[in-house]
Amino acid sequence: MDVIQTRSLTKTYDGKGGISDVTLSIGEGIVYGFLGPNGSGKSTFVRTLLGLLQPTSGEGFILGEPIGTVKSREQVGYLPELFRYPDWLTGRQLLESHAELCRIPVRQRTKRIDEVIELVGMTGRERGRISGFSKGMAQRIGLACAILNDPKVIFLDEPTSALDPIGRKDVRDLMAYLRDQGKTIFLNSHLLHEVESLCDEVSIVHQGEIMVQGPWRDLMRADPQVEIVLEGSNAAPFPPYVIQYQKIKLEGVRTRWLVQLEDEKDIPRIVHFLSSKQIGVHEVKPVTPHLEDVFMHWVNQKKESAYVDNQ
Ligand SMILES: Nc1ncnc2c1ncn2[C@@H]1O[C@H](COP(=O)(O)OP(=O)(O)OP(=O)(O)O)[C@@H](O)[C@H]1O
Repeated sequence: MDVIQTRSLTKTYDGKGGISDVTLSIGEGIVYGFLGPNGSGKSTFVRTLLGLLQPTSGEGFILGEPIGTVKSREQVGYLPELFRYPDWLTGRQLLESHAELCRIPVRQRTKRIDEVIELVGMTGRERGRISGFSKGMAQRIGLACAILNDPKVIFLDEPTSALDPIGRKDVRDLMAYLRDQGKTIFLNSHLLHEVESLCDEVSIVHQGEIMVQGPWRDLMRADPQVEIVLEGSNAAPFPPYVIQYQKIKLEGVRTRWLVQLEDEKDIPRIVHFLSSKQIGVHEVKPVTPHLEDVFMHWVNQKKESAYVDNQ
């Protein structure tokens, strides 16, 4: 069964902003990245899935239960982007109050609280007051609250944005651990480079619309690029199936080029073509694109199609 499923789910604010027409299916035990710049509709989507906002149209299900119902909410954990906990409580007291809200049986509470405190790396610091916590410590306690009821689905809205590099790595490790436990993690982020190593599947959102979605490995294959080192400093006679090329630098009697192809299959073809023109090929190195590149690729495609539509 899909863990999260939506059909044309839309939430706008008086017809503006928000997110429109999202159809997706998310399976078990993966990290799903919902990625896009600020204001692209990520938080609106998560809040709609959690039943905190009423959909404008469309429908959604969490583990088969319609969104907004108690049954669907019982199965989720949520770390909001901007959260404020009562800062006179200690970290431990906050977790105790959450345990009560989640109706964790009294006999199991201490053990479960100890477990999550350890998981988020707060052991020994949980008796301090939240008012004295750094942003990173507050984020860790927030994460502990989100996973306290051992949810099957965990929504994390920009979980690493307040953290230093060590904290970010800890959160990434925690997400990997939770995924290994079979949890599904729905992760909102605008920090593309932060999450690309972690996400199994992604949706890339821009201005309230999904531009592209799918397994991260498949999206990376869009417009493969290669670096090619060729003999000579003159403009190379690249074949017509090269979409773009650009001189990166002169390396003695050779030149390093960045070449964009339509298809990975064109890599051997281009080497063969250059050799047939008597041009020495000294190095061919596929360039692994980053999520940032994939994101820009789809944003540009969308801008181009909007331009054509407006003509
Ligand atoms: N309560 C609201 N009333 C009116 N418009 C809103 C409201 N909340 C969000 N919006 C608008 O909806 C759009 C999407 O906002 P949203 O906060 O969902 O984006 P986001 O991708 O989560 O952004 P960020 O990364 O900054 O949190 C924005 O244009 C925003 O101005």
